[in-house]
Amino acid sequence: MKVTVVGAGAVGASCAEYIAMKDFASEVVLVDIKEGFAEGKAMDLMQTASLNGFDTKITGTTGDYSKTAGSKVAVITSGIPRKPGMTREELIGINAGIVKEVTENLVKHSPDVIIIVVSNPMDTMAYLVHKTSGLPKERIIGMGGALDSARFKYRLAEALESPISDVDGMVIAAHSDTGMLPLFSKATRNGVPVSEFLTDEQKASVIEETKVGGATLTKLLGTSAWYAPGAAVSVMVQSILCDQKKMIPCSLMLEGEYGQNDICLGVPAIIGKNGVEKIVNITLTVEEQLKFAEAAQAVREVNGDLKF
Ligand SMILES: NC(=O)c1ccc[n+]([C@@H]2O[C@H](COP(=O)([O-])OP(=O)(O)OC[C@H]3O[C@@H](n4cnc5c(N)ncnc54)[C@H](O)[C@@H]3O)[C@@H](O)[C@H]2O)c1
Ligand SMILES: O=C(O)C[C@H](O)C(=O)O
Repeated sequence: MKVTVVGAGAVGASCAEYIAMKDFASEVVLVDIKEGFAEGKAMDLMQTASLNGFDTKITGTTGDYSKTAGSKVAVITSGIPRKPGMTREELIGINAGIVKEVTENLVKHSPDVIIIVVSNPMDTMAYLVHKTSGLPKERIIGMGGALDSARFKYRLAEALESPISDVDGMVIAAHSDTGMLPLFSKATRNGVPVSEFLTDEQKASVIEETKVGGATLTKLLGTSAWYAPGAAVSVMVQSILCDQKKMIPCSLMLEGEYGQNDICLGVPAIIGKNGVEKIVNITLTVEEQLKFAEAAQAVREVNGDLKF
């Protein structure tokens, strides 16, 4: 099955690389607006195929969407990343126009496509795709929670001094520095609540480090991260193409779930061959419910800046 990745920059190339390395897609088409860039990235990646042992065909195109026709999944990574000191929300002015135009092109050539939105501010960009694409809501999925949960597990393992494979945990709500909600109450080490091992001070530090995970990397790198974002996307694409039905926190259009309407926000969902197979309703503590509602309010304000 064919996967299109729009934006052959840091995140797009990383997505293509992880998808190819896992060898579950027949073809990955990279699209970029910069002349020759996607073609070059595709060629470079293809020259790793014999070294890394994959058969996925990677091709690149400068804006020719006819090459993306018949994609089962399309990943939108096109747009500008933030620089140190910026918030993701500040990217809306440039990225909204790019995401809208790219979505129109994708849907024109692949009307049955499932879109994964990565460009920031992601929850608002996912909302924009819902409002402008005409696709059913099950086929528009924002990527944030998969990445934020991986960062949460990294920070938990660090505090627990445990291998990451011992740890489980999930982050829901907004993909923003303030609106992320790491579900500490549900995080475990081999099934045992992590609260049994960590002090309140460690808990506060794990939560804060998780929430600013993207900003921390942006400060270190001078631009935002790409390896973990690419890996997170590849997990979502694999769950769709292989119909794995994994439960992954994703930014989805809510219609009453978690007390919210007409907003895209991170919630756990079963991801399979139809895209969103089911939104999973989990019990939140009163404090978590309040934080979820606060995050929704903040995202709603950013959505208010969109012009359709
Ligand atoms: N949701 C997440 O968890 C997450 C994680 C990482 C990055 N991001 C976001 O992903 C986006 C990309 O980040 P990056 O580091 O790859 O940036 P980048 O600058 O390395 O790559 C972006 C690419 O998009 C291309 N592009 C711009 N306009 C285009 C258009 N109209 N059509 C096709 N291609 C176009 C650019 O030429 C560039 O190659 C940013 O908005 C960033 O904030 C989101
Ligand atoms: O932090 C960013 O701006 C990019 C991305 O959303 C991330 O979390 O890595």
